[in-house]
Amino acid sequence: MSKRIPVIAANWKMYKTKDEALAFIFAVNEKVPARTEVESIICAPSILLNLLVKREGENLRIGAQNMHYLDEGAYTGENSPLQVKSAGAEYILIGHSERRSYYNETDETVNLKMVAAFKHELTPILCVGEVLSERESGATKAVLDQQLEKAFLNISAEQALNTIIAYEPVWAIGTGKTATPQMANETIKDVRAKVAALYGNEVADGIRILYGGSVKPDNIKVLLEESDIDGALIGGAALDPNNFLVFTEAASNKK
Ligand SMILES: O=C[C@H](O)COP(=O)(O)O
Repeated sequence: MSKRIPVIAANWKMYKTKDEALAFIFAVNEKVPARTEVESIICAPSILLNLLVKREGENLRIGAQNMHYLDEGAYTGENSPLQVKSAGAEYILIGHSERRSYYNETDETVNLKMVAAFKHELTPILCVGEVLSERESGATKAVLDQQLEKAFLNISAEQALNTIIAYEPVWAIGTGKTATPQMANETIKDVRAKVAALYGNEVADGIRILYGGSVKPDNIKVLLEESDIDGALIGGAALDPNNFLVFTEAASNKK
């Protein structure tokens, strides 16, 4: 199996002012592990992207949380992939469950955004996950398979390998309910198997798949001990720079 570089991605959601963002970045810039050991990413509100890109240290990476799939147009309040790219962001969250549930993001728009991301050389962090009723009715695998099939339409094997997938059970986001490490690992193995079915074993072995949903400093290590969990996408707990450093340090120790 190929060695996969772990990823820690903070999703700031709609938190932090300019001053708070600067204080965070100055607190972590010099302390995050080398980029060859861990990919340490902050997905920030669009209005803060340029500010952060100008101050990111060499081991920190900046991503956006959403974008339109068109290059430009009369879409008040939206940001285009061109704008995200020209702000200096390298990553783009696509299909986060909050976008799917509050802003009518569909599997189809997720796919259009995947295609747009690669067109503009942005690395997608593709979010997939099931809601509680789907987990309880045993539909998790079918739900994830469908999300993955549709997201990867018209995406080449090389592009798929350069995608980061975040498996986030919706019932675990911001609720304090974490999937057990074993449950998360088993589901991520299913996600990897679906990638293998779509693109073959080489892509499935190389693609990074993260867990997200109530990750905290006290559960990151056990999650990362699991074979198929390559890192984490973290909301609330990663707003604190000290926590962010705990997460990146834990990832740098992943075997
Ligand atoms: O993008 C991050 C996820 O929504 C997880 O958020 P959380 O760590 O606050 O549960």
